Amino acid sequence: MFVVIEGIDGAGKSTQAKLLAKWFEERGYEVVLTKEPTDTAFGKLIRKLVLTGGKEGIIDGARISHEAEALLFAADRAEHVAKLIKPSIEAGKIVISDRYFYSSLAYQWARGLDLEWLIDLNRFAVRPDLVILLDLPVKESMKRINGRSIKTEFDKIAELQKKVRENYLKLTERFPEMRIVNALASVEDIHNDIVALVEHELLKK
Ligand SMILES: Nc1ncnc2c1ncn2[C@@H]1O[C@H](COP(=O)(O)OP(=O)(O)OP(=O)(O)O)[C@@H](O)[C@H]1O
Ligand SMILES: Cc1cn([C@H]2C[C@H](O)[C@@H](COP(=O)(O)O)O2)c(=O)[nH]c1=O
Repeated sequence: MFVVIEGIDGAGKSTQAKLLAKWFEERGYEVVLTKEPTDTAFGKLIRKLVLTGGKEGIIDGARISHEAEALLFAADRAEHVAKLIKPSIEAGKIVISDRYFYSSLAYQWARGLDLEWLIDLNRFAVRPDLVILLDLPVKESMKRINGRSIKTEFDKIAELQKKVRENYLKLTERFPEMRIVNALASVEDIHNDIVALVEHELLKK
């Protein structure tokens, strides 16, 4: 089974991914808990070029293009799918990913790129059984990430996060595997909502 957790920055993805992994492990499943950008060389390059907003992201005096950004995330994902996600699913493990290609659609679309191009670019990515969209108002997201040193250039741009949230909600009309969960609830209530959705999917297996 392949479960993805999505949402804007600070929505609670990592928190819920860890709780869901523990829930599966307590029931005897072997779990692969992963994330995008990954910790591989590709993910490290993305964090260096794209996410820190630092000088490394400046090539010929300008930030790398949004197209190059999208291609970098897709390259990281191609390796992630080929080397970890697909083999783990085929081995009967539970794969839980904190972010996946839906992040590329929501964020790079918000950066002005064409949605159909982004969908085509990520067509290689195996579709999950379930995508949990943790839906959070941007005002709350900003509160949760304000304490951080700037980690990514996307973090602190409320306008961008608003567009990303709208994009995620639009994507739920196109991708039936996406399920919206209210991220303003308590950690425990969100976890219980996610477990209910997972149990429903397990019944189909
Ligand atoms: N339901 C919740 N209510 C209040 N605070 C929460 C909730 N879930 C997580 N948090 C807090 O919000 C912050 C962000 O949580 P977390 O790192 O899980 O989010 P994230 O979506 O993975 O963030 P990012 O995408 O920026 O890495 C943390 O300080 C976490 O403790
Ligand atoms: C996979 C993916 C991610 N992003 C953006 C979204 C976030 O702002 C950062 C990752 O930060 P996190 O705290 O590690 O979640 O990268 C993106 O723009 N496109 C993508 O495909």
